[in-house]
Amino acid sequence: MPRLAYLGPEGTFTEEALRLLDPTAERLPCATVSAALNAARSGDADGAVVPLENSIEGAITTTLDEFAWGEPLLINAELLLPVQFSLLARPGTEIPHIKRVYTHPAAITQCRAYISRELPDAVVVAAPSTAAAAQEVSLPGSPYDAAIAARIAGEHYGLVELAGHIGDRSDTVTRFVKVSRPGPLPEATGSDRTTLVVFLADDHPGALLEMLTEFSVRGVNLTRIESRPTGDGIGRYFFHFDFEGHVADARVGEAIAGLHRICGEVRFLGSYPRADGVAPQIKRGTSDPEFAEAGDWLAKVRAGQV
Ligand SMILES: O=C(O)C(=O)Cc1ccccc1
Repeated sequence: MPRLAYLGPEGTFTEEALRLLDPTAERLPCATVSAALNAARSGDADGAVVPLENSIEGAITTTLDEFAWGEPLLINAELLLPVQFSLLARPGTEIPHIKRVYTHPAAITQCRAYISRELPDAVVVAAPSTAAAAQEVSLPGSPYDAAIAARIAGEHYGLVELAGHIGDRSDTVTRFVKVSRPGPLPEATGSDRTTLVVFLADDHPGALLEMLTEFSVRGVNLTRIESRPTGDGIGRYFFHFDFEGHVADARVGEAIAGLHRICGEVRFLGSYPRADGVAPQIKRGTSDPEFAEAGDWLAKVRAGQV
């Protein structure tokens, strides 16, 4: 039974994602995304489950930066989780009396309209996770009047639900990934995604276009691209890419080998089955048999046989 670290405590959305990704895993709650990833790196856990992006606010930058700068980890699974937020408080609390609200920053951005409409005078404070907020609010002397978290977190920490479904949109989805220390990759399924971090060798006109060309000419469809600051000054960025396909696919392998040739550093973050099961549309000339046939043809040309 694998032991998986996650952003805890009990009752986070990440825990829900972990249970869906691996119902039999032993769960190790951690206070932060970084602590969960460090548990996987050190061997305290066999892997970790962390949020990567959501459909409203985009990337969870702590996760992206950990993947880029921390000891290498490989993504081996992803999950898309619809999330619903509730306003939770100690029994007896009434909404007009709520002055301080505690929750995770991702919940703040996803419940903006509700907060400004129903809690216009409340101060909203960032918590390490939604469940950490619920746990804190449950303490009798807590400086916070309410938490925004999953309904189940309220049940777990003895809070009452003052309002449910308070997200600005009812169809918000968060994408979670499961990572482990580098090792054998999941096999290609025909519906896979690959994630990379790329650092430029040097800044020059067309550097981004050159990277994109490596994908474009091999018919590889991107599903996410982010630029993140390197920390070396304004205007210095590195890039995250998600794209369709598995590194075992010829077009994907050729594209990332091309990036390796022209960029400063390419960090491979994994090839893993897509949560939505969508298969890529393969452009003419970019299938594995077509790459193999072209390789055979080139070998004959080099051998003077054509
Ligand atoms: O704090 C949590 O419960 C998390 O798992 C992070 C998070 C917060 C808000 C939406 C999705 C994930």
